[in-house]
Amino acid sequence: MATLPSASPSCRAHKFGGSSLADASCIRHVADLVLADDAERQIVITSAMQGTTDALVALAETAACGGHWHEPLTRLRQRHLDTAQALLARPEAVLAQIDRHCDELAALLHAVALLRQPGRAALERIHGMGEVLSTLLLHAHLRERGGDYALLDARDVLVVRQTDLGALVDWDASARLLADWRRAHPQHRVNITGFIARDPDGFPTTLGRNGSDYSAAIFASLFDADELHLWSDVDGVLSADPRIVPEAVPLPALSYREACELAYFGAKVIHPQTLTPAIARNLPILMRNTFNPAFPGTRIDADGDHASRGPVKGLTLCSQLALVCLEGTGLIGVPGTAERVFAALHAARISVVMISQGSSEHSICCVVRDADAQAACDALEDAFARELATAQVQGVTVQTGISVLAAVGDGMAGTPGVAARMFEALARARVNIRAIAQGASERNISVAIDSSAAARALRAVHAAFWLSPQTIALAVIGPGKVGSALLDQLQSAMPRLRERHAIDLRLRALASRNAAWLFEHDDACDWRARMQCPPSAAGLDGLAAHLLDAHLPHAVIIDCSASDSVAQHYPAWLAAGIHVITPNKQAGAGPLARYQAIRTAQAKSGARFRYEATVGAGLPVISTLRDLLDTGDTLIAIEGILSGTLAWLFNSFDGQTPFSELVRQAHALGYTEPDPRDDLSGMDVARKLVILARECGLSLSLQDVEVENLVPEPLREADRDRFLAALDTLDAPMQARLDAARRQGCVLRYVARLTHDGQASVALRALPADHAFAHLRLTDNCVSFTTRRYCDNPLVVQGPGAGPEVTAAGVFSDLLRLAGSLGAAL
Ligand SMILES: NC(=O)C1=CN([C@@H]2O[C@H](COP(=O)(O)OP(=O)(O)OC[C@H]3O[C@@H](n4cnc5c(N)ncnc54)[C@H](O)[C@@H]3O)[C@@H](O)[C@H]2O)C=CC1
Ligand SMILES: N[C@@H](CC=O)C(=O)O
Repeated sequence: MATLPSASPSCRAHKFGGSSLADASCIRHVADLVLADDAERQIVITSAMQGTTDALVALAETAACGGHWHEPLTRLRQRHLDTAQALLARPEAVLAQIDRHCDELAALLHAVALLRQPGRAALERIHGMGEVLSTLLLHAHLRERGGDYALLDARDVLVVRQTDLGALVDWDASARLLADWRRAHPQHRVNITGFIARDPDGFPTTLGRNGSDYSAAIFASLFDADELHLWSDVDGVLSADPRIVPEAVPLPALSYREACELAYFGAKVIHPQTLTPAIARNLPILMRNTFNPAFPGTRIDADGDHASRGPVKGLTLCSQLALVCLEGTGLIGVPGTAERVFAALHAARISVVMISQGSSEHSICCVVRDADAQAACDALEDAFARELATAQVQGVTVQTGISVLAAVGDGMAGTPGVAARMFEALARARVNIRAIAQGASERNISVAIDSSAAARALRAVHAAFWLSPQTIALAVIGPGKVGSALLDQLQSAMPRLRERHAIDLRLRALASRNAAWLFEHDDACDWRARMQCPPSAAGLDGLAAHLLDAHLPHAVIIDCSASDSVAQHYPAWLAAGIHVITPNKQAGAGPLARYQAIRTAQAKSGARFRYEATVGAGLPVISTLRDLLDTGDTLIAIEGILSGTLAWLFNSFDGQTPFSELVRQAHALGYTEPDPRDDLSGMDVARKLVILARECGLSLSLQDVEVENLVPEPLREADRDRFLAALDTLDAPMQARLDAARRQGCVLRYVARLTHDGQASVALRALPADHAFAHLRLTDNCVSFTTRRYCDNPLVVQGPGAGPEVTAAGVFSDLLRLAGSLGAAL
């Protein structure tokens, strides 16, 4: 057995759940674990074999409504007989006992079938038979392996009284009966049936559903154990439901209070009742995995884990709830309203999950189970009938399809900003909060939200508290030169981003001009292989819907096309909360109305639009300008070399190699736009100037820019292939421009200029050989900002301004900045 958390305590209690006792080999494994435990004394409490209690409940229901219970009972009997045969070397005595118990069960079911209205005592006797059988099997097996174990039927000693609050233990009576039993059974090791007990009159009863943990805590207390180990098939308590958050992590330690908060909402962590006897005796509980005993699991004690990373330990999500709201001007300042609300709900036997009331007292709302929603509404309408009739109360409303998400942790108490972080994460994940509750203990913040957003909300908040990485659903449009380079960069960076920065990028879709691919399994990014699969019929709208469907908290579309038709979708995507990142200049420099629609959609939804690579590729041109303006500087002028292609062409053009040949090379190197005329016409540079002008708040459009077009007139409207075939018609005019410049001791550079009053021009200019723009290299862009602060000596951003790799890196930086703003650890 793996090392146990404390060295040889004098008494250790173990409780095994049904999954640990599913069949003979599981029971053998359980025996290995307890026989290897070196505690001086030991008690072992067992649940029924997996599925047995459900089967017994179904048997009783079937018998009560006159159905066929014989066959299912035979199956249940046979399962236990087969397990005994497989488990024991000498099974005869146990087989006989199983038969005896199953005969008793048959007699009880027969009586239930006759009476049709079974009494509670008969039902509880039937429901508790699973523990009797499983404990018998484990006990016999342990004895065969030499363990000196006594067998205790909990119904002989454990006395409980059924109350509204569940089964309450009569500790004195139980301790007396146990002391009598122990005189006859002096062994240091005891097998005990979980879940079952007796009532004060000596009739069999149970501790309620999932009551075996409770009986384990009770017996640990009665036997004065030092530790209670609760064994199941999971690695202790997880930070969230792993079916929704696969990245949920096991928690090493919890305080009793945290465990109570997490236990609530049926997180299947631990039944809250279990904690009552443990808290009373300061008994540590260890939640462990029978099938992974080397893993330490979760320790629950008075201290919890002081050294834990953050204020929030875990999250719970409870669904199938409804929000019931009573609203009325007549409620304001009237004492007793809350009392009447809860008295009415109590009378209707409705449990209230969450309560919220604003300080105006104008409305009071509470969350109840979905199934109770109508009854709750009726009860409140009855209770406030008079006020409704006189319009002092305006109405009782019910909203079904509600979930409650709760963040839990001792560290939340007294820590400012926890609620802010939770609400911010929800806002970023586009989740609307319907109601909020936090008690004065500050250990639990609960929010009621629409169930349709519940999974996204849980993931977003889980990531926001560093319990798991920030998960981002990605779609890349345009896997051309820049898009491919970006996808390769993403693919190789993903593991590092996950491990070092807790960013989990999920490639969910790809689209090229004619096809789209939507992915379901999104944890890897082998995008080339994925594009070999048949494409989907979805268009760009389908692609966006697929991203939003993923229940991942954040969705990003990266548009690496040069297409205006793709840019037309941006306002709708941003309005839907999808972040957009692009090197495509069509949106930034397109029609002003669309640009404004993008800004409006962005402002409304909070989604981000990032486009740093549209100007200067990977250079920080736009962010530099933004920083200048945001810190209060005023623009006087921008002058620059804004085209990597034109920079490279005029840096390389010395008259030796024809200009057309250089254009072909620039195209092959990936510097040009998909159609190199966009560069040669000056339009690409003009677009960049418009983007910069709009960044400064100027309402500039392309037609406002004075543009010198280098493409000869006849080729401007030709199709792209004809243009490329006729490129050498550029050679003579460009050679003439070069010769003329040289005669004046100048060099040729394509220069963009913008002044604060919106004068904008782009043109090929002859500049003196000592001009700063004359000394650039390769594709270098150079942007010079003259501002009120930088007026004598402008601020200059310079460096490579074209090429797939650097552009992709610029886009990638935008993505990382976005992830940072979403809360990733960058
Ligand atoms: N190459 C560079 O150095 C830089 C490029 N950019 C911008 O990056 C973008 C991409 O440039 P490249 O990769 O060089 O071009 P590319 O022609 O190699 O790739 C464009 C991709 O977009 C796809 N596409 C075109 N129309 C589409 C549509 N309607 N729907 C879906 N996909 C569509 C094409 O199939 C292709 O895969 C352009 O907007 C360009 O202005 C920005 C800065 C520098
Ligand atoms: N073709 C463009 C690419 C970057 O926007 C350029 O050459 O600058």
